[in-house]
Amino acid sequence: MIFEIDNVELYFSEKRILNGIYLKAETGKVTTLLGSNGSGKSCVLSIAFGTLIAKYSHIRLDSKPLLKPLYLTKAAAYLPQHNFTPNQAKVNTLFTLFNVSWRNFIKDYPEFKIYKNNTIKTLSGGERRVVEIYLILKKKAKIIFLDEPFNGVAPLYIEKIKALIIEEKKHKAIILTDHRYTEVIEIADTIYLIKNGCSKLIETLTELEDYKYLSQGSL
Ligand SMILES: Nc1ncnc2c1ncn2[C@@H]1O[C@H](COP(=O)(O)OP(=O)(O)OP(=O)(O)O)[C@@H](O)[C@H]1O
Repeated sequence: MIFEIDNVELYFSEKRILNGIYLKAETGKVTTLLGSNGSGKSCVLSIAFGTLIAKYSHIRLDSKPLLKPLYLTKAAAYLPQHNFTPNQAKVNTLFTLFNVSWRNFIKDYPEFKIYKNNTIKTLSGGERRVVEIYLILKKKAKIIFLDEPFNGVAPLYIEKIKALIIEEKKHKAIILTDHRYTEVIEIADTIYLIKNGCSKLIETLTELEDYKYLSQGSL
């Protein structure tokens, strides 16, 4: 599947946030969005998923215009920046609801076995994030949006999540944004930088310094 979004114009009150976005993601690839705080990365993901309505936006799936919000098609899953699981939901119930195998999860994350009958709010912030990322990545959806998946997650889990992303991209298009740029760069097949409301396709990493997303010599 090929997902494309372009002609995005987004305003909040009179303030123009986005005005020249083009982004293409496809099955087998991890497409990443970098940009400074407030540059509009989360807004792009929300517009793409259909939960934020822009003044203009144009989405195509396999070159065909999408005429309804993507989330209604069930083709996509979305990990927001903040917790999306209800506090009182039991961990094993969430796996049932998402149609994701608990057994496979605890094979890879055996330390979570003790939480099976706990409510999700009793896990630490990072543990809860790991469960949420896993549920979204494993969901039967063709397009996966991940907004800051590495935030608050310990290094060993970041490694596991990166491995899971690489595994899942074989049959999914994955679009992610995160400030951990070294992790992002490592798994990215395509990098876009959002600057001044526009997306720029990054072809050589030093452009990240040239566009002043990173300071000179960071790479
Ligand atoms: N509901 C809203 N009302 C008004 N302004 C908003 C709203 N949501 C976002 N914005 C503004 O839009 C801009 C882009 O926000 P967005 O959250 O997309 O940035 P971001 O690149 O994801 O930032 P960060 O890396 O800090 O998470 C910011 O200036 C923000 O203040």
